[in-house]
Parts: sequence; C-alpha cells; structure tokens
Amino acid sequence: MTKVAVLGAGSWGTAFTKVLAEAGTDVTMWARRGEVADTITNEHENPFYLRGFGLPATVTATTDPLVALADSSIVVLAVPSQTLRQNLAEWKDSIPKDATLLSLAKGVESGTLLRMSQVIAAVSGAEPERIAVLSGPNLAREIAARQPAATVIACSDSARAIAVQKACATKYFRPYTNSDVIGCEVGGACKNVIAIACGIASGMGMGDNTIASMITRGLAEITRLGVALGAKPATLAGLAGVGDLVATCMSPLSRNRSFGHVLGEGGSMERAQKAAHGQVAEGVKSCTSVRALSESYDVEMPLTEAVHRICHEGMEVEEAIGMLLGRRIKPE
Ligand SMILES: NC(=O)C1=CN([C@@H]2O[C@H](COP(=O)(O)OP(=O)(O)OC[C@H]3O[C@@H](n4cnc5c(N)ncnc54)[C@H](O)[C@@H]3O)[C@@H](O)[C@H]2O)C=CC1
Ligand SMILES: O=C(CO)COP(=O)(O)O
Repeated sequence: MTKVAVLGAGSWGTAFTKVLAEAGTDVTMWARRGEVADTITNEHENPFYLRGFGLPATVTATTDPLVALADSSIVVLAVPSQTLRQNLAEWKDSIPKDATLLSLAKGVESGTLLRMSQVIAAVSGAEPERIAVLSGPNLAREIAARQPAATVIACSDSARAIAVQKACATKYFRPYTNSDVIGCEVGGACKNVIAIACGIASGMGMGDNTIASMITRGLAEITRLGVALGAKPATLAGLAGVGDLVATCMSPLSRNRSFGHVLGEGGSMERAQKAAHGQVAEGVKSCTSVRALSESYDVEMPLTEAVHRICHEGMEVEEAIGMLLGRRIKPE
C-alpha cells in the first residue's frame, strides 16, 4: 500500500490528509506543535486549523519528522511558501531516496523569486521528475465537507503524477494529471494576489461587474507571466488557473480575499491579518515577488502592482483604483 507523509498540519495539510485517508491511503502527519499532533492522533480532529471535521481513525500525527517520513513513497509538503525552504532543510536527510515530493504551497519565494518546485529542488537536491505540485480550486473547509471539487497534479514524470492521483482520488475529490508544473505554480501563486484585489473591491462595496472584470484582467496578467516563464496557456485556462482564481476571488472562505476585504473597508494591515484567521494570506508576500518576477521578464501586471503598492508602499486604495483606471485605453 502507498504510504504518504503529510508534513504540515495547517488547514490544507489537514484537509488533504482527510482526502488521502478517505481514498484508502496510509497517511501520517507531521505537526509542529505537540498538542496538535496529540489531538489529531487521540481525538481524530484538528480543532486548531480545521474545527468541526473528524479525521479517519487511521490518521496519526507526530512531531518527529523521521517517524512521519519512514517508508513513505509520497511526501506532501503542506507548509507556507515562505517557510518551505527552512522546513525542508530540516527534513531533507530523512526523506526516502526515491519518494515523490508533492508541494501544496501556493507562492513565490521572497528574495530568490523561486517557485516552490525550484525551492524543493535547490534544498533537497531531488531531480525535477521527483517533484510534483497539486493546485486547483480547493478551499480546505469545502474539501473537508466532501463538497465535490477537482484539482491538478503536475509532474514531468507522468507515472509519478498518476501515483499521486491514485493516492488521493475519492468520490468527491477528482484529481487530473498534467505535465505543466510551471503553469500550475504560476496560477496558484498569482491568484492569491488577484484575490486580495477582489477582496479590496468587495470591501469598498463594489459589485459583480467589478469583481468579474478584475478576475478576467487578472487572468490576462497571470497568463502573460506564465507564458513568459514557460507555462502552457491551456493550463492557465484550466483548474489550476481560472478555476482556482474564480474560487479564491469569490469565496469568503479565502484568507487572501478576506485580507483584501478588510483593507477595502478602510481597515489596517494588522486588522486584515486577523481576518485571515491567524493563517497565511500568501498573496501579501507573493505580490512583491510576483511583481519582481514580472519586471525581470518585462511583463505588465497592473493589478499585482496595485496590490503591492497598497500592501507595502502605503498607497491608498482609492489612489490605486485611479492608477488602474487611468491606464491608457487599448485593445483587449
Ligand atoms: N487552506 C487552503 O484552503 C489551501 C491552502 N493552500 C496552500 O497550502 C499551503 C499551506 O496552507 P495552509 O495549510 O492553509 O496554511 P496554515 O496557515 O493553515 O498552516 C500552515 C502549517 O504550516 C506549519 N508551519 C511549519 N513551519 C512554519 C513556520 N515557520 N511558520 C508558519 N507555519 C509553519 C504550521 O504549523 C501549520 O501547520 C499554503 O501555501 C496555501 O497557499 C492550497 C490550497 C488550499
Ligand atoms: O488556495 C486556496 C484555494 O484553492 C485557498 O485560498 P486562501 O489561501 O486565500 O485561503
């Protein structure tokens, strides 16, 4: 039987563990805090990140990475994008030599501007064909409630993508394979930034025309960047692109959208952080790295630029809107 280690017991790590276990896969979690690991193992729930959802009794958790990683053929990296490098450096020597490394993180690393699969390759030394990413419209609480959803598992080695697909396919969670790792990662990282922009608009009381316009123009700028980095446009028109973008930009469950909503209502960055329920709103840091990437590839990303200026340069939201609408009019 496939044995999977899920490293990270936050909301998505926990919900994805539930999916794996309900698919009949043997899964062990690593949690940072002892009380989280103990509660998962003994009470079959993670009330710290995913209150109200029972986990199958087969799921156990530990704070010892060696125990979680022993004999695993798939290692799921379920920590925030800005801490993945540091976390993986501590785990890399305990990872079985031929295991597939599956990233759940959606972000671009600050400073290095690396995608998560690149961080994994750099830190672990694993060959690119051992590195996979999972990305799609997968809000953790909806998946935990077994609401039907689809996702994409991207890996350059199709046999590994299929092995991950089999390990997590259930009656409500439908994974598709894809070979376009870059497209999936660009879609996942950039949609968080556009979700902050949509949250700002909704917080200012703007309606569906505005949000739909931002989602669509957001997709245009994400696709421009993705193609410049080597992604296939079809990937960005699929689940890991438009699918995830729509879910995150529209859902009050999204931490990135919730973060933006508070800013749009006139709240401070601190208040916005609280609205993300103490969990990561990845777009806050990724907006700066995505903007830097776009500059180095000479790709225009006006919505990303506006979110960066609001979050990190103190620009007022009204001024940012003026900047966006004051741009030269042009063909679509
Ligand atoms: N929550 C969701 O609905 C989804 C999240 N994602 C992505 O999955 C990744 C993980 O997200 P979540 O599980 O939701 O995050 P979270 O904020 O709920 O949990 C993060 C987990 O990482 C652990 N961790 C380890 N080292 C850490 C450190 N130095 N600082 C902070 N946390 C540390 C925390 O203890 C916690 O268990 C993110 O990149 C996110 O964008 C992707 C799809 C859905
Ligand atoms: O990635 C997600 C849904 O696919 C979760 O979005 P948030 O990180 O904004 O909550």
